[in-house]
Amino acid sequence: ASTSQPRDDNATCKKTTVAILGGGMAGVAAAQALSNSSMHDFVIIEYRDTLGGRVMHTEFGRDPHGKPYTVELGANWVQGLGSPGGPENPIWTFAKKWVVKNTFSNYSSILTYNETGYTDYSSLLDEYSTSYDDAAVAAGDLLTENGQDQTARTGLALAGWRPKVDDMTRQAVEWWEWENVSANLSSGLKDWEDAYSPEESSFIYGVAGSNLTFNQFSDENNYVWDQRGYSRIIAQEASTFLKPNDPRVQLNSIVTNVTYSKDGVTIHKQDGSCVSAAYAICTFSLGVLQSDAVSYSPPLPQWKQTAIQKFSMGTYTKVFLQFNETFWPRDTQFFLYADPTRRGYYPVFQSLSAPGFIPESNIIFVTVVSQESYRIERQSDAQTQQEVMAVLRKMYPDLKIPEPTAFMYPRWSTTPWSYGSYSNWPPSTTLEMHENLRANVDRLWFAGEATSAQYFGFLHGAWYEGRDAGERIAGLLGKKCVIPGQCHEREYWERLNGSSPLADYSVLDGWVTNSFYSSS
Ligand SMILES: Cc1cc2nc3c(=O)[nH]c(=O)nc-3n(C[C@H](O)[C@H](O)[C@H](O)COP(=O)(O)OP(=O)(O)OC[C@H]3O[C@@H](n4cnc5c(N)ncnc54)[C@H](O)[C@@H]3O)c2cc1C
Repeated sequence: ASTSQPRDDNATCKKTTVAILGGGMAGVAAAQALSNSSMHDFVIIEYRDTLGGRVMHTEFGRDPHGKPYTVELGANWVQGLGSPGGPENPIWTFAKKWVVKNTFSNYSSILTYNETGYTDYSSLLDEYSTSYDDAAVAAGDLLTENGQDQTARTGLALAGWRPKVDDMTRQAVEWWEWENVSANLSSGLKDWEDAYSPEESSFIYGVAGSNLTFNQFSDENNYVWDQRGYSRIIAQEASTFLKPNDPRVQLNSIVTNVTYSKDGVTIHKQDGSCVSAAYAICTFSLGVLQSDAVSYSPPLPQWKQTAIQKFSMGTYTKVFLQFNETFWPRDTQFFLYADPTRRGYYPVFQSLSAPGFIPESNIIFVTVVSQESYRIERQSDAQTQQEVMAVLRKMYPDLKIPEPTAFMYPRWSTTPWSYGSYSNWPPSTTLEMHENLRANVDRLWFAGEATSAQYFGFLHGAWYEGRDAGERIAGLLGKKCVIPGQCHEREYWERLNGSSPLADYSVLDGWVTNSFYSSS
């Protein structure tokens, strides 16, 4: 059929039916969906030297035998597992299937500190939770009644959570709850690692995103500390349908231009080679889409560019330290620090020496996000180490804390195949805006964490989106349509409308002076 014919504008390009751009969770899920539909003519074009994308680990420190530990730079938790009889998070299914070592993150195992040392302000955690419960109900009403979205800050304030800007313990609690472990519904703490403050987050979709993952699956978050790396689930899943060194996987391949039309897509790589395909599935992160790293010919339409620039790419940074000994309480998982002047200044430490993790490791890591991430990315490791050590010495004023034996953190916002950590929905978002992020442009499709309306920011979001794109394209190529009625192009909105029509700009509405004439 003509639909399956590759565009033949460049006779030298390698031909394939489906080109998958990027070999992270979404790319592998798309390839697997194609394989399952007996569509084996695809290639995966991947920047890195391995599959996995933002599920990425590195060696760090030394174990008692001198062997380095493995720590995760990107995705680290399985978020929302599943309950008996209920739906199960596919990532949890993979974690069990491939026997990846992990431990329940107990968010109640937390001690609170300020610049004078241990100070118990843990009751504020409950105070926040009570307000959050009310806020969540209000956000649900806004969603179901098509109300105007607002900032999560407004939503929390209306529910009674109004921390003063100089109330640094409440600021620390809020950081922990919203930026890190947001959303405490009645059944317990839930995590959706926002990487953005309540001012920068959509109220409706911030709450909905949390509910969708943690009410549907379960409210548990399990931390993966497997020494083979979390990416094992992706590599092993890929091995079920790819051969070792499968020629369809092109590693170390940097896409620089995507030329698309209604007939096909040609992908140009930095090394001068090209791939010509009937369809392409672009799984680049929102950060990559927002950058100029890849050019599109013709330029992406205005509605698509608007959607890409509308959403935000957050940065979430784990700073790892290893010591000669575990000087912090061994039985506790989390340590919250309220800096006297700066919100989000090295606010949450997590111990890998805690029971069930890697007790002999003497590793602790501290997380920063957003502007603090950008700040420490711009300075030297030595400078950052000095800052973190000063904080630890304030938290434990009675101890003589030595310098760490190992220190390391990634710089996600400048990583050229990611440009940030994961996406977030800013205030005043609508579902229509997101449909435009998800929609295909001619034969160029989009899939990944950011295109998931329900699970953006999560590994399972990437997996569902990759699978969906693969299944739909298989259907368009004449294979059996796995999702009946859905094997068609995705819809988009050429124009997004606000709620203030021109006629409202009148004296009656408080708009006295005509602002619609020009000064010339
Ligand atoms: C610090 C951090 C912490 C996180 N924590 C969690 C967590 O605890 N739990 C959770 O569920 N999720 C977490 N996430 C999110 C999770 O990692 C992502 O949602 C998921 O991995 C995204 O998969 P993807 O396939 O959509 O994108 P990616 O993994 O980014 O895959 C896209 C691929 O495209 C490739 N690519 C990019 N540009 C080019 C180019 N020009 N040419 C060729 N290839 C290119 C990239 O190399 C990459 O492999 C975290 C992410 C980060 C960064």
